[in-house]
Amino acid sequence: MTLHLFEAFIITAIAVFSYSAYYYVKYFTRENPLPGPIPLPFIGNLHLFHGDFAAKMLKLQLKYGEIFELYVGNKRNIWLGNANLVEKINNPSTKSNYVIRAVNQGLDEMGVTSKGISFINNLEVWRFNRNFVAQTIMTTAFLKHSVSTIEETFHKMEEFWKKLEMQQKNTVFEFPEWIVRFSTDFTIYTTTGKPTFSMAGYFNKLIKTKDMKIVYPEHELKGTEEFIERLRIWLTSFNFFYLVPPLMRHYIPGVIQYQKYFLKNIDWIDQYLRNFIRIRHEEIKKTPKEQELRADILTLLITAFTDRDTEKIKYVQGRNKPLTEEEIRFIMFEIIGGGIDTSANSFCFITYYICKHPEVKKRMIQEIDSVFGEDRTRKITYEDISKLEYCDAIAKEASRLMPVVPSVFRMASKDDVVAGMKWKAGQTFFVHMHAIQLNPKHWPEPEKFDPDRFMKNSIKKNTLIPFGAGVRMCPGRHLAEMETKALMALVYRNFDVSLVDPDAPLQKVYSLANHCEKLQVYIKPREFTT
Ligand code: HEM
Repeated sequence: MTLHLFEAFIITAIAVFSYSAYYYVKYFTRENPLPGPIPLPFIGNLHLFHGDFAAKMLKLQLKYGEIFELYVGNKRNIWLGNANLVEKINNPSTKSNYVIRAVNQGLDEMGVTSKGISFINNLEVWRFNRNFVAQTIMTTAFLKHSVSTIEETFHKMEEFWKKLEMQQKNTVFEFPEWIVRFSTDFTIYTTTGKPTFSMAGYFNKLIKTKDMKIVYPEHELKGTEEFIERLRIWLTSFNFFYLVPPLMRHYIPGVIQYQKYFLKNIDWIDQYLRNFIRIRHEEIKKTPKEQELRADILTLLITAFTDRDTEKIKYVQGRNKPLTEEEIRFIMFEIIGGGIDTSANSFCFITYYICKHPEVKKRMIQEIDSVFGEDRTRKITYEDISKLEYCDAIAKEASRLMPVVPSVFRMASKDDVVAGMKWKAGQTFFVHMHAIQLNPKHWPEPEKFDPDRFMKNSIKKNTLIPFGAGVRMCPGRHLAEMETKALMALVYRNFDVSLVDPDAPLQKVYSLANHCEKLQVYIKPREFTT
């Protein structure tokens, strides 16, 4: 028995040694050797990925220069931190070699490469789904309509803020907690036409006076609260599936448990979305044909190619049968999942920079007041928002310094030349937006927060790309930009927001997106002289 064990040990040791020798021979003779941390056999550079992955990548880019390499298992990824290097990858032509993001077993197991939009590899399905989303959320009619939903959602939040400030003077508000709930209630309502109560649920937790608590169906409150939590777990699980090699996920105790937990989380989200679809299906069935249906995204998805389809959406690829429940669910998840955390975190980062720069804040408030005048209650319009040029510059500058999505990856579908080197089809490139946006070759004094950069000068191609670029550029960008500026106007028209600790650094973590971890503020109704 002992002998068998010893033999097994020797065989394993020889196998590991031979594989390692082979691994390093391949590594040291690779084509286009680039600077980067030396990888380890089996895991590549995985041991470097603990903590804030995005912050680490930014450090590596600074250390190794504008182009460096990093290994995930034995797969080499090339990171690009200069706008000129990403020209081909960001080519907007549909004939681009960089339409596919990644071929990755972990993402297959997560179920995102065959359905939906963001990570799908089936280009025909991607085109159909993306086109569907583009024809809804990117239209001016939709954006105009969303302005009033943003305003209604804001008024609810405003009421909660005022009540909390009344309960206790100088209340400390956990800003990210509020804004992610604002974004959740807004996005789910816009997508499904159903109100959710995540702001109300959070308010109920904070308000002490019993009869001031908001009465809503308890299961609804719990459902949305849990959904926010589950969505965050989903974002974290993405890195797990993408980065951790299948061997480890399937066979190493402890890691297997994580995988199971993450897969269960996906099931929970599926079930949550299924419920919305089921209920809306029933409602549509019960609505008489002559009665017009609500025009939320879910309704458009359910009624597409049915006799209830009243929208003039131009469908692609000769599609003529209704979408399946699974198709609807995945498109819905793209909008809800893609929209909530990104927009919320972006607004928190903007707030941080505004509060840190009183001169910027003052000028922004002057602009908001000049557009809305003395009447603080007048409804805001889409046209008002397009006049907020300085607010737009602030949002751009905040997203330059702290992009919510710091990098995106794409895979070459054909052999190609990038950065003056020949690469084989299948090579993965990371467009490192954060590094590009801090590159001193593109931006003088890159660390300085200066919205005026965008008031005076035109921006050089690919130097500011918080929504990505090229064929897979974010289809939610117009909605996100409009939501941001509308919220800036609504918040600062009515409130003075200031940091509890003006010296605190920006606290963020990374899980697929940069996430504002903590931002404590005072929110006081503005005092007006008139
Ligand atoms: C501040 C808010 C947002 C930021 C910073 C952001 C950023 C991004 C980025 C960087 C990409 C990848 C683009 C590329 O590969 O070049 C992306 C893709 C995407 N975003 Fe957004 N996004 C935001 C809001 C939204 C919203 C509100 C929605 C939906 C309503 C949305 C839906 C999507 C979808 C579906 C994709 C995948 C596109 C594809 O692969 O074809 N995003 N977003």
